[in-house]
Amino acid sequence: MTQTLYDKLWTSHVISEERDEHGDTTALIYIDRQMLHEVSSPQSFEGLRARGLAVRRRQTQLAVADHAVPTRHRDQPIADPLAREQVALLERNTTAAGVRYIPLTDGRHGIVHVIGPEQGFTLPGITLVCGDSHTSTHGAFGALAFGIGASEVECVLATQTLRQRRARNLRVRVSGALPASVAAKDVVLAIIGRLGASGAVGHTIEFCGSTIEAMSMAERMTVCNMSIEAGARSGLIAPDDRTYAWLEGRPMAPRGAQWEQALDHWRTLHSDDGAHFDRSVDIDAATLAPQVTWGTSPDQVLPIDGRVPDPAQAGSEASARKIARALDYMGLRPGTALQDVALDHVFIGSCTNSRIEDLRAAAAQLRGRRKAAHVKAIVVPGSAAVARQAEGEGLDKLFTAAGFEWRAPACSLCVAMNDDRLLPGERCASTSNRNFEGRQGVGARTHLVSPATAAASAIAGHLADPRRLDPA
Ligand SMILES: CC(C)[C@H](C(=O)O)[C@@H](O)C(=O)O
Ligand code: SF4
Repeated sequence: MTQTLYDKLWTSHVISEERDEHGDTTALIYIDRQMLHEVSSPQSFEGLRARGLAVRRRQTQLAVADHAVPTRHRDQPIADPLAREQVALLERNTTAAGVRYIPLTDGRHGIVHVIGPEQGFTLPGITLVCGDSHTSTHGAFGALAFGIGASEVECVLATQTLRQRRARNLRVRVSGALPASVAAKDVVLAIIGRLGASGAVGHTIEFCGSTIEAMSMAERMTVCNMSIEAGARSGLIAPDDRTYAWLEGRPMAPRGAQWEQALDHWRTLHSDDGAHFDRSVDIDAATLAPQVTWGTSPDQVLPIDGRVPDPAQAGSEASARKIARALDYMGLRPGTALQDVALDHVFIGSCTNSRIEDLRAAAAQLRGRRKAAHVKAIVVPGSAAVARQAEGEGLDKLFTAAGFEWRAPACSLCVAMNDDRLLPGERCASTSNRNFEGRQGVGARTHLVSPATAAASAIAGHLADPRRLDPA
């Protein structure tokens, strides 16, 4: 029987399965690995203690604090008492449970979804969970990876299993060469625009096609990262030689004979010819332009040369109301050219776009230029390893010469759970993944863009097309 990649990952982890009266399949599945962070794990450890349970397989867990972590003064204790306690609690909980914890001062520290792959903790063919919706990122390696809730985190700690409903298969095939200055972020924003924010609910997306195959691992992670913004809990890309080359020699990746054995298995991880997909979407890469969101949901997105939509021209009353509400929050008038929208902030960072390739793409726009005087711009590398690499390449100097602040790794302005946040009404071009109301601070306005578009916009002082900047 032919199988999709998702089918293979699912069936190889099923312990027991049952079908309900609607024909849906629910199974108890085995979870190979779990990542933990300070926001979604306190309740789970508390639950374990209340039940008198121990962690079942400690070596399959990896913990790091990232959300509440400040991006400045990292040589000092965290000033905010709440954040300090959140981080300290994760350290206490993991130490007491005997779970690996990466401290803030460790050279391997960083955003959970950046360091998992970096350390080779993320591997093809495994099930990987975390109490965090952007766990879909790890699907870029051909892992079945998805976000779970705090009670499920507790269940995995105690039992190494989860009860899950089997998803349907959605294939998103992107084909052809990408035009210049069109990035993986633009590809995934365009896909979300096409599918809608809940278009992929109940599905696992497999991204495939020549455009995806040509992408670096960093680009593939950007794409899978945002699967959840189309409503899919997991996004997948079949592993290939690029995946294996990227993983080989990583600290937690298998070695020697085990590596060879793993490779043999990993090479079977692809959708078979003729495998059944419940839905398919095809996208021609040549038609894509740099994208920017104008609203308060990631599917409210348009090419950068577009104009703010007019509710009066919406297809339905419900859609008109939705657009009007988003425009009201965003402080935008219908018909305004997106490139006339002035900015207060630019944020380059988050688990979507904070890897070395992202920083290089932003830096390429900045070389020899300076940000607009009224714009405050920060760069937050995704991990200490990314920061070291960037500093080795002189990118930190390039960013600071362009007027950006070079910060220490954390989630930062992606979610404003640390002390980086915008003021009400302030507007930001951001390389993160969510533009929800209040995401970057109460009343703050977020436009999601690629690193190149963010850098071009910092220079221009308004949303700008990275294709327009002449090379310096
Ligand atoms: C805080 C955490 C649970 C949350 C998530 O689930 O994704 C955050 O990482 C986010 O990006 O919104
Ligand atoms: S960087 Fe943003 S999206 Fe990623 S885990 Fe942190 S808060 Fe969530």
